[in-house]
Amino acid sequence: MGNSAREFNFDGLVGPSHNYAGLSFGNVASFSNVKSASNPKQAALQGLAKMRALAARGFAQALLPPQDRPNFRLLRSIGFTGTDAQVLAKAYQESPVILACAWSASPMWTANAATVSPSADSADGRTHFTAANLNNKLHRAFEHAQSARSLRAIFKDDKHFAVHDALPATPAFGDEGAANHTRLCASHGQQGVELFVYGRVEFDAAAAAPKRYPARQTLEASQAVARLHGLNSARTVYLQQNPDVIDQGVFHNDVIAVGNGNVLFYHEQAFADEAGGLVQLRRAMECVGAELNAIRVDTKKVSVADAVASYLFNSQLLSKDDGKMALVIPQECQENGAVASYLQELVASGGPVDELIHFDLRQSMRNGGGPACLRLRVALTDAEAQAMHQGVVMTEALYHTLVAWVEKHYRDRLEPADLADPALAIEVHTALEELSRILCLPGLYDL
Ligand SMILES: NCCC[C@H](NC(=O)CCC(=O)O)C(=O)O
Repeated sequence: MGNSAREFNFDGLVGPSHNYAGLSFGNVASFSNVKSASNPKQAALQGLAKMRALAARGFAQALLPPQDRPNFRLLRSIGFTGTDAQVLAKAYQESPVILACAWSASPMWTANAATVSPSADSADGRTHFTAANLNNKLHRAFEHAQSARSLRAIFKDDKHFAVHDALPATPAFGDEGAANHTRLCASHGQQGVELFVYGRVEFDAAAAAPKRYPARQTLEASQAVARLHGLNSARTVYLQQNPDVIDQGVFHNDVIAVGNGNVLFYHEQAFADEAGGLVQLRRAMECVGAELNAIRVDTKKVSVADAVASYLFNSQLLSKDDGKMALVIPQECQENGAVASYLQELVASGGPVDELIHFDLRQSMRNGGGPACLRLRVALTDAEAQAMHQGVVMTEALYHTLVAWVEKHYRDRLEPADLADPALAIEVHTALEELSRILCLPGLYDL
């Protein structure tokens, strides 16, 4: 396999209906900001500012488009009838929460769009994607159709890429995509170890599981994705997430651990069996000629509550040209005393992480989505990077075009009652039609 590869980060462009509906039981931020007013314009601009800054630093940066909302098909399938305006009015009257599901801009968190295995890891030498079914939450369970469609539009060339449909949408196969998947390697172009972290096991009644909040990812789903991608079992590791931290608001593994290169940055309480997990990871890493560098954060330095509040681990760990790594963090990390002092210690330690890059992502954070939630990692060789659609690659020019597009089409305030406004649906359609032209993806949406 070619060794020269770069990791592209595909950030989700925040859609025009970004709002706070409290739809994610088990996600503390989503629950605590329910029904507060959102600012979709600011949310999109915050996300674009992150993409632009990282692209300007030389990191490979692209985007995934927002999805069409509201989902009228969902609303009609559950008995709301009439014109679009009547459907919205009836849904608002009878079930405002289901109406909010139909409007959710949750596809912005592209770490949940799919699981990705680079060509160096797969049996057929192609990059594999499996759209995540996200079946634990109604508002996310219908994302996968457009996610697969968008990925196929961008990664069309089947000589290089394979995009798989989501797993069967049933609790046994609960799949949340790359948020529960990390790849460890010596360098992005070489064979790596794929680490899948699951929350529960469907067909083992004796397996531990959280008691208060749902475990969204099953072992069975992770294994199915590994099979679809043709991964080698010696280089694939499955670890159980600690059920106690799920019960403290760690609804995805990327809220408590992040990996890049040979580094695994994780909280002491992240895994059900930390020591056993590290043994498995080190053994698998030997198969790819790499040595694991585990950076463990102790509870006495950063509690699980601080990790959840600050999103310290929902950071992007990015390789720099000088061999060091930068940690991309939300500004909440600077505002949390324990986390801020831990981070000073980390960059001064002489270890692999020597730089912090922070962003204001407050709009997304209020729904429980930090820097890592907002991006899907796709390691690509030069040939693969050339074979993908180029219109989604972030450039200074695209940034400015998209800022103007956001300024033109997005509202700066959305409240629950606005979701009954038929004008908003027309605004979203108009915006997305224009976006598909900007990105040169004419068949992107089924509008
Ligand atoms: N990876 C971060 C995902 C955050 C996402 N939040 C939400 O869907 C909140 C939506 C709302 O409450 O309006 C989730 O929990 O899956």
